[in-house]
Amino acid sequence: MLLNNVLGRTVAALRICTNGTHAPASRTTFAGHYVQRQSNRQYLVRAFSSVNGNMVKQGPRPLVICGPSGSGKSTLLKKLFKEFPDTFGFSVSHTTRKPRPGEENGIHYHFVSVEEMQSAIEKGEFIETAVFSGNMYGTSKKAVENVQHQGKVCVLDIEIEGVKQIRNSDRLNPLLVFVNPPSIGELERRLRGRQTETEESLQKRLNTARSEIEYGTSPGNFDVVVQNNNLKQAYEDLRNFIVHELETQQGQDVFFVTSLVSNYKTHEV
Ligand SMILES: Nc1ncnc2c1ncn2[C@@H]1O[C@H](COP(=O)(O)OP(=O)(O)OP(=O)(O)O)[C@@H](O)[C@H]1O
Ligand SMILES: Nc1nc2c(ncn2[C@@H]2O[C@H](COP(=O)(O)O)[C@@H](O)[C@H]2O)c(=O)[nH]1
Repeated sequence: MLLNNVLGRTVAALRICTNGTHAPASRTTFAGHYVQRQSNRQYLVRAFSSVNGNMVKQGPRPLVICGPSGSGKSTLLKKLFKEFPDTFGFSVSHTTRKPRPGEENGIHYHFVSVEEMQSAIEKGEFIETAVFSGNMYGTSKKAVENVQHQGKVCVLDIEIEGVKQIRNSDRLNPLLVFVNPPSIGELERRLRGRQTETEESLQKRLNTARSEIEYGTSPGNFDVVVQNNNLKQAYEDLRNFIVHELETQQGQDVFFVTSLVSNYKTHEV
């Protein structure tokens, strides 16, 4: 049912030519479009429109995922990337913290020195930056562009101060997801269980968690709060929210990603 609806709307919205270009079937509001054929079933659309005389990209809205350290953001995102590898791309942040065992430079983070980070900030390379648990973190413009140039939905895993900076700017216009832990006690149990933090780092993260939860669960600050008590349920809630939002954007012809459809077929039919 869902598959048919989605495909039906795609066919109506786009006429895709075999040489990789296309003409919009019914919409003329975009100054230019192009379609990239990625595989037999997957087409990614990037559209550009003119707003106030400037060319701005009308791509899929990025997804920002936020929540206290240990609330389960990375765990949920891992599942999302596994299920939809062609649809979502991770914005690789910069950080001055040391890599954990298994973390790779350029994949999990760009691990840099404080001097390198400060120099990049001065050069205006970041969309947002924050200090968290004694370390610097930041989303570079390049990190987001790298994902967007692949035609994927850009996913940012960032803390609250970064979210506030993005909210206060007209950059990105992301969907905002807050991952809420069951309780501070359970958060501590999960963080300790992860065995990545020193006692000092753990205490800093727990101290910050209370205010993060207060902000994150206050009405209007996020588009959705995903309650991560049970991982399976939390992932289903996150996935449902995202799929609904992408379908809504697709309905508005902001963009379209058929790889979601492919994945639905694989996973749900
Ligand atoms: N619903 C859950 N039930 C039990 N354990 C969970 C659940 N969700 C995540 N965890 C575990 O909690 C720990 C913290 O999760 P995760 O690393 O995903 O948190 P995070 O929000 O990404 O933290 P950080 O911001 O520090 O990167 C991990 O060991 C993970 O396996
Ligand atoms: N404001 C930003 N916050 C970021 C960024 N990258 C990660 N983070 C957040 O930092 C904490 C700690 O992460 P950890 O990997 O050290 O456990 C966590 O809340 C992340 O969401 C960023 O670029 N900007």
